[in-house]
Amino acid sequence: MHENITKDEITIKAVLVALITREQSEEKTIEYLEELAFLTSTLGAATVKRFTQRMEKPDVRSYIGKGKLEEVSAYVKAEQIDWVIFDDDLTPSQLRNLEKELECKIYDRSLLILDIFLSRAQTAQAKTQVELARNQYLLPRLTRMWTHLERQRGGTGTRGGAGEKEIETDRRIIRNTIDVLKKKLEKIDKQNQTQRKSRGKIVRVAIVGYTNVGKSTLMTLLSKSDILAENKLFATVDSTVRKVNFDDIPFLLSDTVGFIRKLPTHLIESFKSTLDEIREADILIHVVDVSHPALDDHINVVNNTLSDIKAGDKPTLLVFNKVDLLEDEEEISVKEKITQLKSTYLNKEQNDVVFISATNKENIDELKNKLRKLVEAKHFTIFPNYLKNTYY
Ligand SMILES: Nc1nc2c(ncn2[C@@H]2O[C@H](COP(=O)(O)OP(=O)(O)OP(=O)(O)O)[C@@H](O)[C@H]2O)c(=O)[nH]1
Ligand SMILES: [Mg+2]
Repeated sequence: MHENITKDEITIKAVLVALITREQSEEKTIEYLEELAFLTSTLGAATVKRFTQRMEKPDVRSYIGKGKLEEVSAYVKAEQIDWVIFDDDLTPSQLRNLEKELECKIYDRSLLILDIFLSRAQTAQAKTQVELARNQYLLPRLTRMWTHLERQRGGTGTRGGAGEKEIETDRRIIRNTIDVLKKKLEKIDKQNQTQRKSRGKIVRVAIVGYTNVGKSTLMTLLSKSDILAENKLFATVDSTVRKVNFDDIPFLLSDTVGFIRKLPTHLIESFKSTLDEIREADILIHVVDVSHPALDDHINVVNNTLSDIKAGDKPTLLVFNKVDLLEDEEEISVKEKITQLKSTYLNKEQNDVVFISATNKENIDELKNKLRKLVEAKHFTIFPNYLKNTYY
C-alpha cells in the first residue's frame, strides 16, 4: 500500500518505523509518524510506507521484533527502499544490526534532524555546531556501511569495503575533527559574545516556538524585513536579529531555530550557543500553531526546552498563530476553542495571550500593543530616566 505519490516523483524512497508502547499510545504514534514524514520530506525523500509494532519497550537487539524486522526487510528489498527511518533514537548496536539486516541507509530521529540542520545552516556558527553534533553522534556508531556511505558523501572514494582497520582510522579522524570543531566554535562564541555586548543595553525580544508555527513570518511582519518562511520543518536554523522601533522605544527582535519533541538533550546541548539569543533575551514571544492537533504537546515541549536552557522564567507573550485555519467542529466551535485556550494559558506563569494570523495580518495591532507594554516595562527598568517621546 503506497502513500499518495506518483512513481516518477520519487527520488529517494523511505519507509518509517515506530513503536506503540505502554507510554506511547497508537494515536500518539500515528501523530509522531506524521511529523517524521514531514521531516523526511524536508530532507527530500518520499515516505512510501509506515510500519508500526506494539511492544512493551524497544527490542534491545533491533528496536523492532524479529518478525516485524523480517517484514520490513522483505518490503525494503522488494521495493528497493533507500532509507529506513526510525522514530526514536537507536543505540549503536541496534543500528549495526539493522544495517546488516536491511542493507540500506538507516536513520533515527537525531540523525534525520542533524542532516536537516546540516542542509540548512547558513552561518559559520550554525554550520560548525551541526558538524560537531553530527561527528559526536557518528563516533560511537561507525560501522562498515557508515564509513562506506560517509566516504561517498565526502567524495573521497570507497577503497573497497571498509574493514575494521579503516573504521579505526575513521574513528581517529572523527576524534580530531571534533577537537578542531570545538576550538573553532569556542572562537566563534567569543566573537559573538563580544558582538552581543557591543549592542549595548537595549531591550531584547526573542521569538521562540515549535518548528513550522510561523516564527519567521511573524518576524518579517514585525520587523518589515524579508526572512525565509517556508512550509518546511527547520526552515530557520540560524538566528536572525533585527532592530525594531515601537514609536520612540527601540528593541532587538530575534528569530530562532524551532524546537521539536524527542530531541535528545545532547543535541540541544550542542545548539546551546544558537540558543544564547533566547537565553539572553528579556522578553519571549512564544508562537504556537493554534490549528495543530498536538498544540498542547508543542507548548509543553517548548516550555520544557526553555527550562532546560534556563530561559523558562522570562515574561512571555503567548501568540496563537494561524487562527485563519481554525474551523468550527462538531464538538467545539472556533469561539469556544479560543475561550478555552485563553482560560488555560492566560496568566499562567507571566503569560499574556493573543490570537493572530500572521499571513492574513489578523489582530496584529493587539499583538503589538501587548508586546509594547512588555517592552516598555523592561525599557524603563533599564533607562529609568528615559523620557517618553524623546529620541536618543
Ligand atoms: N495559514 C497560515 N499559515 C501560516 C501563518 N503563519 C505562517 N504560516 C505558514 O506556516 C509555514 C511556516 O512558517 P515559518 O514562518 O517558516 O515558520 P517557522 O516557525 O519560522 O518555522 P521553522 O523556522 O521551520 O521552525 C509557512 O508556510 C507559512 O506561510 C498563518 O497565520 N496562517
Ligand atoms: Mg523560521
